[in-house]
Amino acid sequence: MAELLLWQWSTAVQISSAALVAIFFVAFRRSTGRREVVWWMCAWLANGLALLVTWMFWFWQPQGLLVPTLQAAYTLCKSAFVAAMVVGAWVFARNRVERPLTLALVLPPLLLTFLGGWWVQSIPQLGMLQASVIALALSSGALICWTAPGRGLLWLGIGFLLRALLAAAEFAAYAWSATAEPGSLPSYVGIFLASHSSFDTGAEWVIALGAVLAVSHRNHAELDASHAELHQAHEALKRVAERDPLTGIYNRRMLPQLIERVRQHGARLLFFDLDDFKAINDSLGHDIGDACLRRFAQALQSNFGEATGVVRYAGDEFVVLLPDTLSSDVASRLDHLRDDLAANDVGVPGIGFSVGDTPIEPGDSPERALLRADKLMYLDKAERRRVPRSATVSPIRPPRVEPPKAG
Ligand SMILES: Nc1nc2c(ncn2[C@@H]2O[C@H](COP(=O)(O)OP(=O)(O)OP(=O)(O)O)[C@@H](O)[C@H]2O)c(=O)[nH]1
Repeated sequence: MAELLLWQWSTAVQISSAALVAIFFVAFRRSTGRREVVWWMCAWLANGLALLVTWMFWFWQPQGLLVPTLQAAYTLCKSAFVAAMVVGAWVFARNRVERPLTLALVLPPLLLTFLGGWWVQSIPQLGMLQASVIALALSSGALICWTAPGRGLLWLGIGFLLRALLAAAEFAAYAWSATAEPGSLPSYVGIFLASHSSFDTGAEWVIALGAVLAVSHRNHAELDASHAELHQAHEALKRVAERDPLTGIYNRRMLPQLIERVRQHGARLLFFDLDDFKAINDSLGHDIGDACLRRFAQALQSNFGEATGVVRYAGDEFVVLLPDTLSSDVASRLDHLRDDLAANDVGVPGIGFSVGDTPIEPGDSPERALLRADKLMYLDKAERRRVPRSATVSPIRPPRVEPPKAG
């Protein structure tokens, strides 16, 4: 009598727990919107259905043909539960659905357990059939989880293994009770059989927890990946917005921001324009013209390396913003720059330039400072025009073309 009460109590625990988990999974599927969760949602609905059949056994006390019908329905639902749990883990681990293979794996065992449920003659036989299906299916489920890449399915695998071990113990207990002489079955076996549903409930909660953790792990991984992608896209966009594609230095759009940055502590603005650049383009071609622009930008960067900004303003015009702390030796830096650029470089002719140098006054607008520096640059250019170019810069000559090597 006490055993019957225990059996009814633990089965009631499992029924209410399975119903709650089934409701939870329906809500979980809706809130996450993940397709992979559909298998687990169906699994818990099937589990709920299996336990509903148990209720019918209690209240209905079926007779005749209804007995094998309900037995077969129970084994079918219970096997559908473990099959859907395992297939869900498999689909989740591989991140895709291989439908024909899934059906080939699931349908034959379902059919067999349905027929087996129809055929068995006693509760111990029914228990052995069901326990063996659960133990086999869930231990292979645990293997699937633990061999999946990453550790996202670790807890689901633990839940599967716990439930599989319980099923193996239930199989042994049912086998013992089926073969034991009347009255010789140890009482703890009877108590275990009466209460195993409560243990099953605990293991099933671990399975449910494992499924939730798997989804949350995957959501995190996907969020991280999309965050990294966004960060890369943001960096690329920032580069396009801030940098000049030919030389890699800041473009004109950044100038107001850079001026704003340096002017609080006082700074100078140097406006550069290449001399006779059009002639380089016209005589040597635009590729060499481009190489000259790159060479000039590099020379500015290496000569004014500490400067807050080296900017390509337009065509062959460049701006350097130099904090006051570094501007004491502007003249010697400019001389050094001229020396650097005067000689031919590999395939690139010597480059001359004019420059306007002006302090950025407090309260100066960027436009006013630029205008002043531009005017000073033109004065410098006019001055330099009076000096023959060949006196300061190597004559423009086409780059030397190496003869092809023999062989
Ligand atoms: N190769 C190349 N040429 C460019 C680029 N942007 C502008 N230019 C050329 O740069 C030249 C600028 O010429 P200007 O500044 O008008 O004249 P300049 O020959 O330098 O003469 P001065 O400034 O008076 O010394 C034009 O021929 C433009 O076509 C570019 O990205 N690449």
